Amino acid sequence: MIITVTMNPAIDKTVELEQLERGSLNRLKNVIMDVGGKGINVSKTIKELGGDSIATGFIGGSGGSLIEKALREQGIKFDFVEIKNEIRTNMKVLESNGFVTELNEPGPVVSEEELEQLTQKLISYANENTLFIMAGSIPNGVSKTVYHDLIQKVKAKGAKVFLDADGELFIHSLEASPDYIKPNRAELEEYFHMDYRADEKELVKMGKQLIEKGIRMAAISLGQMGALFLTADKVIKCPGLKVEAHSTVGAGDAMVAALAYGLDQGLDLAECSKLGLATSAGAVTTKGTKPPKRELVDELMKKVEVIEL
Ligand SMILES: Nc1ncnc2c1ncn2[C@@H]1O[C@H](COP(=O)(O)OP(=O)(O)O)[C@@H](O)[C@H]1O
Ligand SMILES: O=P(O)(O)OC[C@H]1O[C@](O)(COP(=O)(O)O)[C@@H](O)[C@@H]1O
Repeated sequence: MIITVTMNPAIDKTVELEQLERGSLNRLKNVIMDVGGKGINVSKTIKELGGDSIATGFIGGSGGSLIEKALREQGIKFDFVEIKNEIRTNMKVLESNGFVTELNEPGPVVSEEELEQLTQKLISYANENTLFIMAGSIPNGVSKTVYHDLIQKVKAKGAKVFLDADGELFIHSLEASPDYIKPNRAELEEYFHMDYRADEKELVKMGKQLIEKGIRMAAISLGQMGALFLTADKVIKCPGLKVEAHSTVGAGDAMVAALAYGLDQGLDLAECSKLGLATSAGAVTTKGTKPPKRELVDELMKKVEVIEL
């Protein structure tokens, strides 16, 4: 069973306008609302691919009720810890030239008791057949070592963990050896303190260094350039697909979802890579943070090139 963990869920508000003028009145052309946060997006995409997951994490206030309503309507199972405070709204500003400016709120304050409730919930789900997706930022009042601590606890019960986090969260979590990771180029370069754009050889070298830390599979996503997928004995490159882009927000989550679904189904690295690339490219064609339809993913999969390096 796949369990997604969203510690900092959000209502994603995508606003469209011609061009953003800083310091002026901007009138919007269109507004789209989606329920989001990384783990929740992963659950939405897994459902669209034909799989099942349980969405967990924190939920609170009227935004929380909206998320539960949307998940119920989409037939996605959920089991959140209800917190006292209201969850956040994240603004995605989409300009007609394709520029996306993301304004993500920090999130509510979560108490120690609420965190303990979530910890116990995750431990109760953990066994050899569980794959946890721990994804996204964490709310206020929670330590940056939280994923590290949770990974250790659920791995002790035989579960596997797919981690998608950045900055300090990523650094601490790696010390607990998550099984699967999906850093994007910027996250990887930041982790390795690179102050210039790494070339393919350097990206592969950095990916291999992460694998040596005990990670089973590392996907390095490169935006429109595609992605690299590494295990201890294979490196695969999939060049990006040319698609009509509407919003790149949610593309990373779509890749995580497809990889997790593929791994859970026992697909090999090449098949997982193909599914990951097609699903993420499909996500770019949808408005807001909606997942792509399975039929589109199947069409795109025919176009994915798998190159062994
Ligand atoms: N403009 C684009 N055109 C085609 N595919 C894209 C585009 N942007 C992202 N993707 C796909 O989505 C994946 C994840 O995007 P990326 O921007 O690297 O991740 P994140 O959203 O986590 O920063 C990429 O590896 C690629 O397959
Ligand atoms: O928890 P964070 O890091 O603020 O990210 C949350 C945001 O990321 C998203 O999940 C999209 O992420 P990706 O573009 O990386 O797929 C949004 O839906 C959400 O607003």
